[in-house]
Amino acid sequence: MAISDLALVEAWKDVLKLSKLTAGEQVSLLVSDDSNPQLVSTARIAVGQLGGILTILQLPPLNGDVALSRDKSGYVGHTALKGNRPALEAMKHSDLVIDTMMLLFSPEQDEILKTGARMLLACEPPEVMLRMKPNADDGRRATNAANRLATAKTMTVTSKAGTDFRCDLGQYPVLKQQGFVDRAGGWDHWPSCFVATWPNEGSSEGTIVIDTGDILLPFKRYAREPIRLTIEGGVIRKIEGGFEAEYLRSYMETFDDPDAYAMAHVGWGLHNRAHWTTLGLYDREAGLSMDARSFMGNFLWSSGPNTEAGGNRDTPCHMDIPLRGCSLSLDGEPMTIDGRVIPADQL
Ligand SMILES: O=c1ccc(O)c[nH]1
Repeated sequence: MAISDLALVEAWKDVLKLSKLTAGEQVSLLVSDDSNPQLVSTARIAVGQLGGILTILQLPPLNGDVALSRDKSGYVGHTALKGNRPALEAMKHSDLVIDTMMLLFSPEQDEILKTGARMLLACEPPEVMLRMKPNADDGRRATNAANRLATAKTMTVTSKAGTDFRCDLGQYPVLKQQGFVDRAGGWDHWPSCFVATWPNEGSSEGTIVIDTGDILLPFKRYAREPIRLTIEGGVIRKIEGGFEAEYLRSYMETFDDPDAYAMAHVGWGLHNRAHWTTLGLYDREAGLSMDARSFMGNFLWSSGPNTEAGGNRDTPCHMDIPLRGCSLSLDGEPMTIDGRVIPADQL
C-alpha cells in the first residue's frame, strides 16, 4: 500500500538523525534509473531540512543485458560508477553517501568508505522502509551481537533438517547491520538488522540443508523441497536434491565462475519487525526482500563475493540464503537454538 511523501520525509529525517547527519555536512545522493523515485524525492527534502549540503549524482543503468533478473542483489559488484571519476570523487569528498543504486560488493564502495565517508544503502519499497524503520534498540541488539561475534574463533550451525556446518572465524571483520550508519567509514543498509562475518578462507566444512520453506535470494522463492549442500575447504562442492537443487545448480553455472561457490558471509537475523512470510506477499521484483535477510533468529549464509570484507573475490554471483530453525553457536555458546535468538542482550 502507498506511503505518503510526508511520512517518508519524516522517516528519512529519523534515519538521518540516527546516522548523525549534522548541518553543513556534505551529502551525495546516488541515483540510477532503477532507483525508487519517491525514495529519492523525499530524501532530497529530508537532507535539506537537516541542513545537509546535497549533491545528486544520476548514473546510467548497467548490467540489464547480463543479469538474469532485475533484483539488484542478483548481479553485484560491477556498477556504472566504475571508471566514472567525477562521480567517484564527489562521493569520496562527502561525509555521507546515500546509495539508492546499490554499490554493495563493488571496489568503488570500498574506495569511498576508506575516505571516512559514511554510506547508507536505501533501495527497498517505501512501505518496507517504514515498517522496518530502524531505531536505537536495533542498534543496541546488533552491537551486542557484533561484539560477541568479533571475539569468536569458531561458528557451528546445526538443524533438525540436517545442517551440520562449521567454520573458523577471525580473519575478516564483522558486518554489523542496524539500518543506520553512525560511524566514519561505516556502511549500513536501511532496512536491515543482522550480524555476519566471513569464514576464514578454506575453513568452512560440513553440510547445509536448505529445508522446505527456507528462502533463496535473489530467486525470491521459498524452497519447496530440501537441497543438500556439501562444503569442503570453504567451497560448495555438491548441490543435491530434486528440482530446487537443479535450479540452484543451473543458475550458478550460468556465471561460469568458480568463485561463485565460495562460502561468503554467515550470521544471524536480529530484526524484530521483519517477517519470514512477507516474501510470499510482495512482487518479487519490488525489492531485495530485507525481511528475509533480517528476520529474528534466521541463519543467513551466503555464497560468492568477499570484497565487502576486504577480500578480492568479486564474483557477480551472490546468493543470500536465510534458513529457519537452525542452532548457531560461537565457541560453543548458543546465539540461536532452533531459530530462536538466545542471548538476552540481543532480544
Ligand atoms: O544488506 C545486505 C544485503 C545483501 C547482503 O549480501 C548483505 N547485506
